[in-house]
Amino acid sequence: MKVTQIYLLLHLILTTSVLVDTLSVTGFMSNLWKRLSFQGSCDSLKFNAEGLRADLESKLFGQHIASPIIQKAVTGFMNDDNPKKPLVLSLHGPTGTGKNFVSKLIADNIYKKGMDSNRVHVFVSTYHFPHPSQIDIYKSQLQEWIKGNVTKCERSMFIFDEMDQMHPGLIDSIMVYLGYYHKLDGVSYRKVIFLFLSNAGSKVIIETALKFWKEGREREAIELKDVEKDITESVLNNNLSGFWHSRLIEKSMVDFFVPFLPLEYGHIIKCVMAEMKAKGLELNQDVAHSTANEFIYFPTFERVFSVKGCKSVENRMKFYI
Ligand SMILES: Nc1ncnc2c1ncn2[C@@H]1O[C@H](COP(=O)(O)OP(=O)(O)OP(=O)(O)O)[C@@H](O)[C@H]1O
Repeated sequence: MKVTQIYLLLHLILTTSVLVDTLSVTGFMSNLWKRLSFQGSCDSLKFNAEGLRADLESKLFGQHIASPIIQKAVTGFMNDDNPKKPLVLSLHGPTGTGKNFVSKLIADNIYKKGMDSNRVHVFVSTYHFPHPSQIDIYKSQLQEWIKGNVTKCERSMFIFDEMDQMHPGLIDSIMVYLGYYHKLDGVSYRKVIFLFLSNAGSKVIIETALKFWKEGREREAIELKDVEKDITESVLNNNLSGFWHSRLIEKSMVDFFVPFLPLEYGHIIKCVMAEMKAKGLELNQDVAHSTANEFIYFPTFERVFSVKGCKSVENRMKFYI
């Protein structure tokens, strides 16, 4: 069967909602139909500004630039009953530095059910490689998905993970919802939060962190202005990035580009301790050090920054408990 035929067949099946629950392999589209068909009311909101501040301060390690930006941006937005545009945050940084984790902290402090709320929607770009002949179908499905969910619950949150891998056509189809429109086709998107997560710009962020370290300067001396311009430039100049082709950045639809710095040995220790606490285990510094030592760091000799941040702490820790 040709690829085009497979796509057409998939589309046909997907429009038959009876079969939707069996189609986990087609993630987004089945999710789309499930989401659009959820019955009943929107899950409750419980915005907790103090909770968000405390979580960012105590649970997110090593992100002194990201933490206050996210706290102020989300708090200001949630306390505004009449925002002029949706809140659009683009989180950038190397793997395992807390971009998904922070999305969870935001959801936990806005929605009673956190990430399980029917107001929270996740789109993982790498799961969706539309065939060129199907791009228009995907675009309208994506738009329907956003529109349907926002029509049901206006205080919704959309998380687009691996944004740098997203098809530029799909990015453009989201763009329309990010601007200063009062209403589009009868629907207001002004109370929606869009989070874009990506590794785009990581090189610049890592180079800056390395530069400060080599110069013997404190990590905390790195400021947003040291990386912000370079992040947007590197994202725009990267041929492989979906951002590059889209007009998302040019049109200033993104409210904040939020850098996530590479994590150091001390942060990995904190991640292990947090994991022990979450599992109800007795806190054990020896286990934390043994686990942190297992990680790969760069530069190779000095071992300053963890290559994978705090990723797989949980699995590695198991060897020592
Ligand atoms: N800065 C951090 N503070 C506390 N915990 C962290 C931090 N970074 C990562 N973690 C821990 O590591 C896990 C993996 O991190 P996370 O999924 O947030 O990485 P990411 O930045 O989204 O990576 P990727 O770019 O690969 O998607 C988190 O669930 C969390 O437990």
